[in-house]
Amino acid sequence: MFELENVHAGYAGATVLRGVSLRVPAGSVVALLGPNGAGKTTLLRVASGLLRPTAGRVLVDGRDFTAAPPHRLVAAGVCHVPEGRGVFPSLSVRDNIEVQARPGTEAEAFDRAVAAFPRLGERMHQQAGTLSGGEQQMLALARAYVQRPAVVLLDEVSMGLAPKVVDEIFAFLARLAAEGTSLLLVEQYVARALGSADYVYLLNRGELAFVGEPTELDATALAAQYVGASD
Ligand SMILES: Nc1ncnc2c1ncn2[C@@H]1O[C@H](COP(=O)(O)OP(=O)(O)OP(=O)(O)O)[C@@H](O)[C@H]1O
Repeated sequence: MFELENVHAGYAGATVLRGVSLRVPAGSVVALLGPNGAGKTTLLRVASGLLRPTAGRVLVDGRDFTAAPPHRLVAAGVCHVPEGRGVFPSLSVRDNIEVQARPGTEAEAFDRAVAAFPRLGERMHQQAGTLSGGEQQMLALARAYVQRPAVVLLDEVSMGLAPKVVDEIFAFLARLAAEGTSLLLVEQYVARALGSADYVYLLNRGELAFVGEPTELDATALAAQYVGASD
């Protein structure tokens, strides 16, 4: 179980998150939705140890990681796939994957990544920065996947991608969830997120406006939270 408990966080005096509690039970998919500027990325940054909360706690299986640096959260099985993808643009596809692997398991990691996304196997010597947007996103996901994470934090993985590529990525996420990996999914495509999620958290102006199962979420109430959001 991954948990945020009554988290307050922000930047240089500007409070963004105000008392947010969130739980990602083992093996579940949680969608985090909300309009632009609601604080979704900020929440993922707290969850991954990139931003220390001013109050509240970050817990992994009941252990306190509030003050832990990102690598300790990674070691505890929490992987962050940031918005903008987080690949090393000047490294090859193969090197991008292999640097994520535990020493001695590089070849196995590469095989695992290629099994997940065969297209990466065809491009193993290509510099990551020259991949298409969709391929870079696949690489970013593969880099998390090879670490055999318990929880993956995903920030708008479908951003700017063609619908077919988004389908491929969501099919991969469904397989990942079926294998027992928990997902915390920040997603602009509300219907897709709701279709994959066991639980939904709706964030508005740094506070939770709804917590429940997707079927409990009233479409009208949801639309009222979003201004100009599309699906
Ligand atoms: N590094 C930063 N310094 C100062 N303010 C920031 C910083 N990053 C984000 N903010 C502000 O914090 C608020 C929440 O931003 P955040 O990126 O968490 O929202 P979001 O819900 O992910 O939005 P979007 O859907 O547009 O990506 C915004 O008002 C934003 O301008």
